[in-house]
Amino acid sequence: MNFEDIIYEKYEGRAKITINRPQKLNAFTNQTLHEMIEALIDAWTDKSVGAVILTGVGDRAFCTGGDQSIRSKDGYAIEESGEGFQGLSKLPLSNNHSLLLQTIRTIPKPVIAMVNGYAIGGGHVIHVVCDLTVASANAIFGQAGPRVGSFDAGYGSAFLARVVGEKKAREIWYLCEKYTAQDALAMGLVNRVVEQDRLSEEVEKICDSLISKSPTALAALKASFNADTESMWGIHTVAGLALNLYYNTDEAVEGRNAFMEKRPPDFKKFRS
Ligand SMILES: CC(C)(COP(=O)(O)OP(=O)(O)OC[C@H]1O[C@@H](n2cnc3c(N)ncnc32)[C@H](O)[C@@H]1OP(=O)(O)O)[C@@H](O)C(=O)NCCC(=O)NCCSC(=O)CCC(=O)c1ccccc1C(=O)O
Repeated sequence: MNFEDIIYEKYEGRAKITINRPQKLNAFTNQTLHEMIEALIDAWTDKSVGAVILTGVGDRAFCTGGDQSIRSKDGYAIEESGEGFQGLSKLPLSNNHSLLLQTIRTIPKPVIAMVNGYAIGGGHVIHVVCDLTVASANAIFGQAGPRVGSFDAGYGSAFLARVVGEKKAREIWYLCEKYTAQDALAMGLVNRVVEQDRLSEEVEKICDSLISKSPTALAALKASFNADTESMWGIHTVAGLALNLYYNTDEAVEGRNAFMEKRPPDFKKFRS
C-alpha cells in the first residue's frame, strides 16, 4: 500500500508511524486510519521489528481526532477521504478507529505513543490504548466529544477509567478541559515527560531497552495486561454502532457545526 497520510519508517528494530496531516493538526480521516492499521500489520509481521512508535508530524500535534471538516450527517464523508480509497477506507470512520485501537492492543509488540503536542478526542484515545506514552513538556491532553457532538463510549471511556480512575475519567469526558503534560504525569496518563528537544532521544532510549528484552516475554505480558480489559472490545463495538447513529442526529451536527463555525454549541433544545 502506498501511504499518503502517514510516514512509515523501519530502522534498528523499530517501526515508526507518523501521522502527516499538519494542516489539520494531524486529525485523521478513514484513509489515515486505514494506513495506520496497514503499517501496524506490517510491523507485526516483520521479524526485524521489536517495538513500534506512533507520533504526529511537527511540534503542534500528536493527533486531534476525527477530521471535523469532512464530518457529515452520516458520520464522516467517505467520498471526501481521497480518491481511489478502497478496502478498510470504505468503512465508517468509527469502525476504522475501533480497528486501529484493537490492532494497537493486539500486536504482540510494545507500541509507544510519542506525544509531541495536542492529543485530543479520538487522537487522545489512540495514545490511551498504547502500551507506553512519552510526552513532551508542551503536550496537551483532553477529550472533546460532548463539545463537538461525538463520544467514544468504549475503550475511550472505560479503559481511560482503568488508567486514571473513575472520577478523573468522568471529569475528562464531561468537562472537555485541556490538561498539561505535568497534569497527565500526575494522573498516571503518561509514563514520562521530557523537554520537547529531548523527546525523540528519550523514546529511542526506551526502544533500545525494549528491543534488548525477550520478545516472547514482552508479548506474553502484553497479552496478560490486555486480558483483564478484553471484554471492553464488546462494549466498544456497541458504542461504535451507537456513535454512527448519533452522528445522524441534529444534536451531533450542532456540535460539529459549532466547531467549524468557531462558536459555542447550543445543545439546550436536546435536553431530555
Ligand atoms: C486541537 C485544538 C484544541 C487546538 O486549538 P488551537 O490551538 O486553538 O488551534 P485551532 O485554531 O483550533 O486549530 C488549528 C487549525 O486546525 C484545525 N483543526 C484542529 N483540530 C481539527 C480536527 N479535529 N478536525 C479538523 N480540523 C481541525 C482547526 O479548525 C484550525 O483550522 P483553521 O483553518 O486554521 O481555522 C482545537 O483545534 C480542537 O479542539 N480541535 C477539535 C478536536 C476535535 O473536535 N476532535 C474530535 C473529537 S471527537 C471525540 O472527542 C470523541 C470521538 C472519538 O474519539 C472518535 C471515535 C471514533 C471515531 C472518531 C472519533 C473522533 O475523534 O471524532
